[in-house]
Amino acid sequence: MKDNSALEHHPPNRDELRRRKGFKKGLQLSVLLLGEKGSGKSTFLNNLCGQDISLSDKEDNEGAKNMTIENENTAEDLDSEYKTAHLSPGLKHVTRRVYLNDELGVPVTLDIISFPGCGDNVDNSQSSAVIKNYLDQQFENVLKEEVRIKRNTKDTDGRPHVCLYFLKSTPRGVKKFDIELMKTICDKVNIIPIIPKADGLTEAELNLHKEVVRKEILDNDIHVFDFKNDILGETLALYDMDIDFSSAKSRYCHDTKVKDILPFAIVCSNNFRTNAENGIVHIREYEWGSLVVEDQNTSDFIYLKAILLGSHLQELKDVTNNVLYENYRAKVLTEKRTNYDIPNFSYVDEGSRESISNVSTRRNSSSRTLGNLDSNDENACQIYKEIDEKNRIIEDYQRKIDSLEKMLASPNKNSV
Ligand SMILES: Nc1nc2c(ncn2[C@@H]2O[C@H](COP(=O)(O)OP(=O)(O)OP(=O)(O)O)[C@@H](O)[C@H]2O)c(=O)[nH]1
Repeated sequence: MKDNSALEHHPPNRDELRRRKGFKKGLQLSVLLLGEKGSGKSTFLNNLCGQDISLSDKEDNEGAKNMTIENENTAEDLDSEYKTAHLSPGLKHVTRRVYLNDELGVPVTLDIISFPGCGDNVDNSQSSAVIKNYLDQQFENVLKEEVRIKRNTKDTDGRPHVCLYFLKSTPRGVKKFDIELMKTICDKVNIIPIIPKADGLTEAELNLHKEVVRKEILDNDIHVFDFKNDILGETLALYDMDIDFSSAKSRYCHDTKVKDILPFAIVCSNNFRTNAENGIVHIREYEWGSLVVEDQNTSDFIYLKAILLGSHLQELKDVTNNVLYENYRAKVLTEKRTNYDIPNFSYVDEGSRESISNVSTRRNSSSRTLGNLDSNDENACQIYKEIDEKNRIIEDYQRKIDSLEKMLASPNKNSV
C-alpha cells in the first residue's frame, strides 16, 4: 500500500494547485512567420524551440515527428512541377505543431504557420490577398462555430496570435511588398517586426535600419502589437534573469521600455553547445571568434523568446480574441444585419415604432394576445412571425447539419 502520509501532512496550497492544473493543461500559442526566403525564419524557429524544425513544404526530416503538414506535395507531383517550373509557384501555407516541455516549467504547444515563398514570386500581387484570406477564414471559422447550437471551438480555432514579420535590411529600406502586406493584415493579427541577421550590420547600420523600419510603420499607419509601457526587465522573469547592465556591452537597462527597442534585432544559428548549467546555447561562429545567440548583450533574441513564451503569451491571445476578432465579428454581423434587411427602427414612423415596441413587450410577457390589433400592430406582428419562421428554419437546418456530421463521424453505425 502507498504511504500517503507526506501528502496528508503537506496538502498543496492554492498556488500549487493552480500551478499543477496549469501544468497539466499547458499553454498554447499560434505564431505566423512571415518574411522572404532566406530571412532566417527556420533558424529562429529552431532556436526558439530548441529542436530542428523544417518549414519547407517538401522536406520531411527527423525533426518533423511532431508536425502536421498541410498541402504536402507527393512524389507524383514532381513531374508536373518540373513542367510548370517556369510559372509562378503561388503561395501555400505550411503548419507545424511543436511541443515544448523543458526549461519553462509549463508545457507549451506552439502552432506555427508559414507561407514559404511569400514575397519571392516575380508577381506578388496575389500574395497579400492569399494571406489576408487565410486570416479572414480563421476568424470566420470561429464565428461560424459560435453561432452553432453545439459548439466545438477547440478544433476550429486556427487564429494566429502573433505574426513575427522578418524585415531583412536592404539598401532601400523596407520592401514595398512588406509594407503593403503589413498594412493589409495589421488589423487581423498582432504584428511584431523583427530585423533578422543583425550580426551582418554595424551598430550604426542597425540603428539606422531600426529608425527606417519605425518610420515606415508610422508613416503607413501600420498597427503593430502595442507593448504599452511594459519594461524590458520584467520580460525576463521567465528565466529568473535580469538585464546585465553592468556589462560594458549592455545596450538596455531594467526600465527600458519594450516599445523603444522595436523592431527586435536578432541573431540566430543552428550550431549549439551545452553550457555550464547543462543547458543548450546556440553559437554563431566567425573567423574572429563566436557569439552566443541567447546572450542578452548580443541580440534581442532572448527578450523576444521570453515575451512569446512567457511575459506576453496570454496578452497576445487576449488581444487577438478581445480586440482583433471582436472588431471582425462586429463588422461582419453589422454587414449581415444590413443584408438581411431586418427592419431598422430608424426607418419606421413613430406610430409603427410604438406598435412594434408594444408587441415586443407583449412577446416578452407570457400573456400574448393577438386580438383587436390595428393595422400597425398587424404589420409588426407579421414581421415578428416572419422572423420566428426564419429562426425555425435555421434551427431545423442546424439540426440536420448536426445529424449529418454525426453520421459522417461514425459512418459504420449508419451503414445498412
Ligand atoms: N549571419 C547570419 N546568418 C543567419 C542568421 N540566421 C540565419 N542565418 C542563415 O541564413 C540562411 C537562411 O536561413 P533560414 O533560417 O533557412 O531562412 P528562412 O527564412 O527559413 O528561409 P526559407 O526556408 O528559404 O524561407 C541560413 O544559411 C542560416 O544559417 C543570423 O542571425 N545571422
